[in-house]
Amino acid sequence: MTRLSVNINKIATLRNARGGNNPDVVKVALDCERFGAQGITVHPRPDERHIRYQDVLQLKEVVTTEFNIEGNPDERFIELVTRVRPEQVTLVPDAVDAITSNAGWDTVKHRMHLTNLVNHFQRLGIRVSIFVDADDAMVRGAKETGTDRIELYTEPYAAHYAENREAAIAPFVQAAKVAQELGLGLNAGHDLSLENLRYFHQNIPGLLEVSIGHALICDALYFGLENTIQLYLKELE
Ligand SMILES: CC(=O)[C@@H](O)[C@H](O)COP(=O)(O)O
Ligand SMILES: NCC(=O)COP(=O)(O)O
Repeated sequence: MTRLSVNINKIATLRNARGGNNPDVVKVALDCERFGAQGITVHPRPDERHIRYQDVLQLKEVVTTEFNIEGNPDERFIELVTRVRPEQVTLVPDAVDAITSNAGWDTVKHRMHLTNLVNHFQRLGIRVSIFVDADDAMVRGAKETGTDRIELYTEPYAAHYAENREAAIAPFVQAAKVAQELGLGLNAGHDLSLENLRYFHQNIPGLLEVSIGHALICDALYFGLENTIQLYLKELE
């Protein structure tokens, strides 16, 4: 079974545009769960342009499905995750000025750093996932860190889906097979959408979780949040 974790960053972006509490990210998280989402993902960034560190503390009190905190493991992020103890932390190598995540880790170059982080979070009982490109060497490098899972960075798949979906998915199938051989759990995310999700799900062996934000929240403008979550869940059947 592949779980759907809804990334609610974009709800916070909308809220922050006016400075009040509309929409209320805590209420939206609870509604996502009520509408069938099997997890809630947040990706706090140092400038707090969408999800704020305070939101993460409040969400922890109410989220009853899997809570997944993604982000660049700088000092403040490590402190936050250590305090909140979500079910899963996803380590993402974001540049400080990145508009959004745009690459996976070089797990060979950063092996020691990642290994220390994995040990730290696992000791607290937090499942660790490492964000990687669909590249055999990076998947193998991730295994060396002791991580529980990897999250495949799916933007290249999404970007090339329309022109040639077989070619677009090929490196992801290969990376998923390597992860399976190595006994690594497999998540995926970035730019997954109603257009490209079903094909990804049908072709990727052992896909445990997808985290989806941008496209899902955009679709909710047209279909409503409840219908949209149902539509995404149908793609994962
Ligand atoms: C790791 C990943 O692919 C997503 O979490 C994405 O980076 C969301 O972050 P933004 O909402 O800031 O784009
Ligand atoms: N890990 C990916 C994620 O949480 C959402 O990415 P996107 O759907 O906003 O591109």
